[in-house]
Amino acid sequence: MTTLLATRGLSKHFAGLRAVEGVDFDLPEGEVRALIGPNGAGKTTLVSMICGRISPSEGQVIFEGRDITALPAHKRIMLGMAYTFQITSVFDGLSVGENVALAARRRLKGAKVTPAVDDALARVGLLDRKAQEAGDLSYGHQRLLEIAMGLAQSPRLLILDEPTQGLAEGEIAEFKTLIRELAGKTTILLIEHNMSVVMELADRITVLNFGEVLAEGTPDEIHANGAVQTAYLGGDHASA
Ligand SMILES: Nc1ncnc2c1ncn2[C@@H]1O[C@H](COP(=O)(O)OP(=O)(O)OP(=O)(O)O)[C@@H](O)[C@H]1O
Repeated sequence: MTTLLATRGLSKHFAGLRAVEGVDFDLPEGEVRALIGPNGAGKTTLVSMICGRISPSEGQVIFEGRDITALPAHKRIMLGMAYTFQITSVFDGLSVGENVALAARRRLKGAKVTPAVDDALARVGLLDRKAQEAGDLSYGHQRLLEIAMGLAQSPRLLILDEPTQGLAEGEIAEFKTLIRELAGKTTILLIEHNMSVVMELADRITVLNFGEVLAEGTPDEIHANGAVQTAYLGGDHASA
């Protein structure tokens, strides 16, 4: 299978702190990959370098075989990278539809925008709320709206940073259904602490610990990995 995204020797140091250190990462096209690890392991820092939100101290980001390390974030969106981050990026005063249209216009133009908006809203189950003010949505629906904002860009790679954080059980079940529908069509990189979500959705899992890749494998392989269990049980996120 073709490699969509790769990193080589990717590192980020913050004033002596090695947040990410020498990460070699390969994500084949069409895969759902979970990125897990204890709090502070470097997950958000790694995906921030992949998206171009922060620049690496060392190393390369490669997308479809092209070195994009120096490419600004908005140009990576044009290549087909979409992402949602832990902090909500919804504009409260705009309607649900306007929020998704703004996101869609980062990549699409003209007559392509409206169908992309409706399709993305339908996928997350929010089409009937298109005209509603986004600030009036429940927290769970705002998280789904953010995913719709990513989907409306017809991404090649969708990066989701803790998408189920703060969601109710029923909303988590809806999220799982959504990702299962996308699986195989869109390559997904998912930072997630909820282990049932990870184990049920991921084709493969990459475990980060102290900024380095500790393990990589299928859910069963990771579940059986002693080093992973030690990292979690020894860390401050034993429930993860
Ligand atoms: N802008 C920054 N300046 C200084 N240190 C930072 C900065 N961003 C992150 N760090 C540090 O880098 C390390 C990795 O943080 P990061 O947020 O990437 O971890 P994480 O695995 O995403 O954690 P969590 O699961 O809690 O979200 C942490 O020690 C964090 O405090």
